[in-house]
Amino acid sequence: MSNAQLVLDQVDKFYGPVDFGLHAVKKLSMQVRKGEIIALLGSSGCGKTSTLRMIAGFEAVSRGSIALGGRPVHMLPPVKRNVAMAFEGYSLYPPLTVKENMAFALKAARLSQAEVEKRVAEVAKLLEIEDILGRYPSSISGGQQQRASLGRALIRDADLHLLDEPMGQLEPQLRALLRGRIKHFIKERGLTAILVTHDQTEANALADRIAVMEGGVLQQFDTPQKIKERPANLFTGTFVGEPPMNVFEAGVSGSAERISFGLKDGLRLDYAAQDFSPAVRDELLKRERVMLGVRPYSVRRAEGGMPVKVAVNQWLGDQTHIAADFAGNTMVLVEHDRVQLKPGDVIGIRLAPESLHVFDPQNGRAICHGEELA
Ligand SMILES: Nc1ncnc2c1ncn2[C@@H]1O[C@H](COP(=O)(O)OP(=O)(O)OP(=O)(O)O)[C@@H](O)[C@H]1O
Repeated sequence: MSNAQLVLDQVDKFYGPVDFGLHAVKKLSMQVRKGEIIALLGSSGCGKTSTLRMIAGFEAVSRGSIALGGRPVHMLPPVKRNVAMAFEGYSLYPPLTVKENMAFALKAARLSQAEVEKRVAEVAKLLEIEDILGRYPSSISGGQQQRASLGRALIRDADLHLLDEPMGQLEPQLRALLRGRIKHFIKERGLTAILVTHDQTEANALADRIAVMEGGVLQQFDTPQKIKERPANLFTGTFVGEPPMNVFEAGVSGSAERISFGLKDGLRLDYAAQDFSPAVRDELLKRERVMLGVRPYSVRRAEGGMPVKVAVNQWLGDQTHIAADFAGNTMVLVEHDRVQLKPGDVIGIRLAPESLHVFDPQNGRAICHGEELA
């Protein structure tokens, strides 16, 4: 028996005939605990919205099952699922004011007038929409409609809150402010929430765990920290993290004392064998070729390091991004200070063994992260 609040078991979504139509979500299994905030993160078309709509009941599940609070819900219509939603296209009721829209579900649940007033005031303050409570949806901006719709979802008691790009139309300052407040609101009430987003910063800031999807397949379901430090595969490694992880193909060779990675242009990364655990060493030496990944903020400049030629040096106001030609590709480094370098300058870099992520070139799966096996 699972004590999870939400269980997706081998869920498939086909648009069109099962097994022949467009396979948008593939054998998706995941469990969400009560009180957790989950972000579904992935590029456009990866199946995030289809997943959310199946949980909400707006799309039929082609195969598999969904259980919420211990009861199977995938055959139930949306109104029977006790799910609160803020969806694009799931718009506010036009004949009702913003306040009436927010209060609607509370009144239906027969909450007292005093309680309704209290909750509306609280959520309106949280989302900075107190001044438009008396307005109708057609007379407010897209960003205000989005906040009103988010308010209508957050105000409700429900077994699950589903938020589809809930802040997509808001400007960055407001987004950043609301992110913190919404997280606090959800956590304080112990709500369970799933949020769909393209935005890594939003996923990292809001979510306890992130489900990374690509091509309809769940790539990794883990805490933001684990996803960053221990990406399960090349996709997650390069998709999550800004700027993206540097990746290079390498040949592996070694002995009892040394491990070497041969890169393009005759470059060689040479390490003492004891820089890696025996298990990692064994795993690496079994292979001829690997993909090496290193995060831009883990690349160190070092005198006497491997020489690379600077191609671009950009100061972004709070950090420097340096792009350098390396092994037939580009190596990006991040430094926190402003760096005086110009294109053509040669610098030395060092890739510490603990900063290396090694992946299988065939299936993309992680082999090891630094000293530890994946
Ligand atoms: N109603 C539909 N009929 C047919 N195909 C659809 C339908 N809705 C989505 N798809 C397809 O299913 C796949 C997954 O779409 P989905 O909307 O779930 O992705 P997404 O990750 O939410 O993308 P986005 O971030 O762009 O909204 C895409 O190839 C999309 O074109």
